[in-house]
Amino acid sequence: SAPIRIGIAGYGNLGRGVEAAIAKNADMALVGIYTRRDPSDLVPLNAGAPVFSMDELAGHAGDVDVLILCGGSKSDLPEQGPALAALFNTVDSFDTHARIPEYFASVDAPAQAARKTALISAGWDPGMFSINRVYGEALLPDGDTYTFWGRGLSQGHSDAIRRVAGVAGGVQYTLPSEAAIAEVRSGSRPELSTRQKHTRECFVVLAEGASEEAVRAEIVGMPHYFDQYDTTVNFITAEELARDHSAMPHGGFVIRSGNTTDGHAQVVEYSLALESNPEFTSSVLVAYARAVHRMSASGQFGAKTVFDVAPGLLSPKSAADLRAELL
Ligand SMILES: NC(=O)C1=CN([C@@H]2O[C@H](COP(=O)(O)OP(=O)(O)OC[C@H]3O[C@@H](n4cnc5c(N)ncnc54)[C@H](OP(=O)(O)O)[C@@H]3O)[C@@H](O)[C@H]2O)C=CC1
Ligand SMILES: N[C@@H](C[C@H]1CC(C(=O)O)=NO1)C(=O)O
Repeated sequence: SAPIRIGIAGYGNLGRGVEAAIAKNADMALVGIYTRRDPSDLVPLNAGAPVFSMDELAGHAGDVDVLILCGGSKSDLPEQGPALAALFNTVDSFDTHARIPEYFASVDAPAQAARKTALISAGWDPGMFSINRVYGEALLPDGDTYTFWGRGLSQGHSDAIRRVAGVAGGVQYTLPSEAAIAEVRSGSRPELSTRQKHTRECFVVLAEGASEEAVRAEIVGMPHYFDQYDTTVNFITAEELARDHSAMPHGGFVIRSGNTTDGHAQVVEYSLALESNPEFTSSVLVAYARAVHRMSASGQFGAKTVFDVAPGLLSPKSAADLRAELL
């Protein structure tokens, strides 16, 4: 059958990762990369990849089966998500957790009106970790769930600090509390606050003439991103950023620790060890683009989350082949 025609909206770490992931999926084809910058400024992974201005995107609505939105959650997707869901089937990785319900509503209305499918908040957290938290709670109702990330580079938090006035560049690492992990693994099912589980470490290049104190204050107090964590902000040069902070490893795990009877403790765990956070996230987005293409064809319109997607829809194999491989 004809390949699924994919568009990429926004060309950063995720956009590049989606370009790579499409090449790993024989049933997918890249129609175009769409950027708000001058297309000639972009150096795609594949020299021949078609790059267009975002202004040309609306005119390409008939050429794209699924548009993967690779903008930043802090300030790109809140505007791009609803606008593009009115024209395309979309997949995005929106990860401002506290704002997911309002974002869902803002995307659902245009998607329903246009009879399009818009999958929001795919990736690993939110995304694969969300699914595994739901599995754990459904399978072990008497239990506690814990999520730990890192040590690694959070793209959402790195994008968020890069949007702060006075920041010329930067990254954010998330560090889990080893003591908290040990307590969880002991099976004692501890009560842990957000602040007790992780700390956040930022490395920032200050823009010319900006104030370190002002930048630090805006980062550490940033609602939904940093205000609930102990956060450190280190100021470095652009050269140090490029030299020491170009890799984007990450990972973590979701653990459900519960009891099926008083005598039997049960533990479920899902873990990730990622050399490239963006490339893994992009691989998730591309698999969900396959599901969205099918869901749209079967008339499942409006905003969806990963909870609404049957796992078989992610696979390039037919339902019959998957049944044959159930074991
Ligand atoms: N759910 C999950 O598990 C995950 C979610 N995410 C989400 O993905 C989002 C995007 O992450 P990421 O790709 O790392 O963000 P980037 O900062 O790399 O890119 C964000 C946007 O910024 C623009 N941009 C990129 N590079 C440049 C540049 N050099 N100069 C000017 N503009 C640039 C691009 O838009 P344009 O091309 O239009 O200029 C791009 O779409 C994050 O905000 C996060 O919320 C990430 C990882 C996991
Ligand atoms: N959305 C995160 C993916 C994981 C990593 C994370 C964190 O380090 O706070 N939270 O969720 C990202 O942008 O990398």
